[in-house]
Amino acid sequence: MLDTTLINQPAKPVIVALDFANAESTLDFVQQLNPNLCQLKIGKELFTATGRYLVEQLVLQGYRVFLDLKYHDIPNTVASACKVAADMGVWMVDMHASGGRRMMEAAAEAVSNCSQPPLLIAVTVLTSMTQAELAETGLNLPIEEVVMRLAELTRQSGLDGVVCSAQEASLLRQQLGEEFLLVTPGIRLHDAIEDDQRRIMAPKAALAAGSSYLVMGRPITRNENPAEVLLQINNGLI
Ligand SMILES: O=C(O)c1cc(=O)[nH]c(=O)n1[C@@H]1O[C@H](COP(=O)(O)O)[C@@H](O)[C@H]1O
Repeated sequence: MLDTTLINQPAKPVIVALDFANAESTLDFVQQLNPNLCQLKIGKELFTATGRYLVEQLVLQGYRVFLDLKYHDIPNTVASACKVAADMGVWMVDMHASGGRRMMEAAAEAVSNCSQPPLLIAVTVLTSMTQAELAETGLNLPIEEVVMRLAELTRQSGLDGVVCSAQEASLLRQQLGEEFLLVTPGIRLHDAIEDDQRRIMAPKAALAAGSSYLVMGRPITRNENPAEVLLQINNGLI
């Protein structure tokens, strides 16, 4: 049953990455949360396992859902996929900015006539990548410069924001203004536990640097008390 009291609440800073293998463990975990604490993200692993069923379940529970499938394909394919995502009632959808201007413009155009268009954002440079790894792909510019170029292209193409590291947030906030969304994964409560992330930052510092939303998976899902961590972030304590 759709909980209509929650729909108009302002979004909270954290988007919890539900990187679980199946619907059962996800729904067990989500029972500890509520839509006033956070938004939720469904990514490649969980979507591959559960498809639209779980997206629709969580939307019905009143959650804003970020469908993180990082589309990267020809314009027509990405535009059509974004339209299907919009029909599922998701709040946010992403693609790779390196798919280029025509791909992003087609996506923006495809959702523009939806009754509730999702926010469209584009990934700049993955937060797991280092300068050396970027160079191995043939991009020999400083990471900040690549992120900045892709973010500017994203804005020009009519999208709502980008995914970047919080380490680039203050530069992007200065250059791209207050309205442009900066969605930042690679958030860590302790520097010592970076896992596979490389460009990391703590929640409070990331928000101070200009992040609009913090994407957090393991620091929340592996915590003994996820709701308490979210409350502390919401209250600006950590
Ligand atoms: O698009 C994303 O959400 C994303 C982009 C990026 O550059 N880095 C990144 O970590 N993510 C996602 O953010 C989440 C981070 O999870 P944790 O490292 O466990 O906090 C994962 O679900 C990633 O797929």
